[in-house]
Amino acid sequence: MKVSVPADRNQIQNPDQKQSESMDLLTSTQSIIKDAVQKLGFTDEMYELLKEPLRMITVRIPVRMDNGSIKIFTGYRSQHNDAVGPTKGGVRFHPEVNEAEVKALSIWMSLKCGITNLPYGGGKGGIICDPRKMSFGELERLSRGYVRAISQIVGPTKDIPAPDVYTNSQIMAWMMDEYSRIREFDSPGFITGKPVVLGGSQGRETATARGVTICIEEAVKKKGIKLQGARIIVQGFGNAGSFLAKFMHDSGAQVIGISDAHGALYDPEGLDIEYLLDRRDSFGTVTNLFSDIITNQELLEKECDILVPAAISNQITAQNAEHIKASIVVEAANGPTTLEATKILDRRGVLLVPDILASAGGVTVSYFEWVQNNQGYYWSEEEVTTKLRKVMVDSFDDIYQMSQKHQVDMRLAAYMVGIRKHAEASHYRGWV
Ligand SMILES: NC(=O)C1=CN([C@@H]2O[C@H](COP(=O)(O)OP(=O)(O)OC[C@H]3O[C@@H](n4cnc5c(N)ncnc54)[C@H](O)[C@@H]3O)[C@@H](O)[C@H]2O)C=CC1
Ligand SMILES: O=C(O)CCC(=O)C(=O)O
Repeated sequence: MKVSVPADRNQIQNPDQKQSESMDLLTSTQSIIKDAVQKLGFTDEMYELLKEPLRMITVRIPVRMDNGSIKIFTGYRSQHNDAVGPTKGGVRFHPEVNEAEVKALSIWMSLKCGITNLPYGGGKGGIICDPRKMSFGELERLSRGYVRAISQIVGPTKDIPAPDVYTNSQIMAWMMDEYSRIREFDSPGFITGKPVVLGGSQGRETATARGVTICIEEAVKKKGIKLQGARIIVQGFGNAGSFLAKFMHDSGAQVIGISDAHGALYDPEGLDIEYLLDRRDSFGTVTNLFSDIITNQELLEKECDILVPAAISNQITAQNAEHIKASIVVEAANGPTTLEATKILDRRGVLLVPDILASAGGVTVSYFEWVQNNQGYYWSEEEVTTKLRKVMVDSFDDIYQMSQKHQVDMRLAAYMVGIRKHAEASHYRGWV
């Protein structure tokens, strides 16, 4: 992991817009949940239960920095609904993490687990920090401190964390080690996305991108486009975006644009993906090596067949949705398209594969990892990929059919498919 990236290289673009829209993530999620619950015929009480997480903990984590000072970090863990089973979801390290965002992300995790029929509710965590400006030692102390702070409410049968933005298998390893020390027994099933030698699953590293790839394969069939030769733009070159660019390149599609927090690269003739993969750093930054870059916003509006936002939230908004040229948008990131932009894209006939479906490959293989940890028997990558494909294809079909049957956009259809299991389980438990 590289740790000493100069601050100005990684500045977040358009921070004002993101900050104000980020507060809307929860509100817009709640409004879609309301529609979905009503369309499924559940009561208003059910909406009241599901519109907010059951639990949200804020923790303060003291960390000794390398210069000897103590810095106090703020972290969160949100558990949306545990009627179906333990909650599950990643931990994000990012300077713009906030309470509303973590809550929304935990609700989306419930929806993803509902869509893919995993025995989990949704959870999510985050720490306000910039790991790009922290040393290896500081990151380890922060990761361990977070686990100590949340240890009472997490565990293999309670709430199982995983990687998300700017966290990786090394951070999962430190967290698993800390939890195992606290509990005084080895607990690989406490967390997923671990290194394979510590009980990680084959195929987890590439799972999110694989799931997105399967959704793209299904989406092009619906639109009558050939993947071979299709022009693809991918925003974000981290875990999700970089492996996706590779899979698309390997399938014969033409990756004509990629980006990271620093900027974007665009070449209508196709980019040298192998070279870019080789040169990207551990935070998914590569455009800093080039001088002829454009902005992320410019990239999103370039001519292409398939656009994949795979970075952060609120990227396709009412401001740019009319200018998106792609006929298919597949959301690898969580929350990249606002509610208003979703409506604009739908009106324009763009097929939008929503985040809670497209990015569900990660949690699906995390589930496989947890199952393998629980049984102590490990699967080959081929087995994992075959199982993942079935889950993703079935989930895509369920949502596509729901959208056709109810004449609603794919996002609302995905919410309907995703929320149903949690509503039914909450009802059977006698909560509502
Ligand atoms: N890693 C996983 O298993 C899953 C990730 N996701 C979602 O996918 C998205 C990307 O996550 P990862 O690839 O894991 O993160 P990552 O930390 O590996 O990579 C993040 C990428 O986004 C870029 N980025 C950061 N800020 C940006 C900005 N302001 N503008 C443009 N690009 C920016 C970074 O430079 C980097 O290329 C997130 O929304 C995450 O929640 C969703 C499901 C699972
Ligand atoms: O792998 C997991 O458990 C969760 C991944 C995640 O955080 C997400 O899908 O947003």
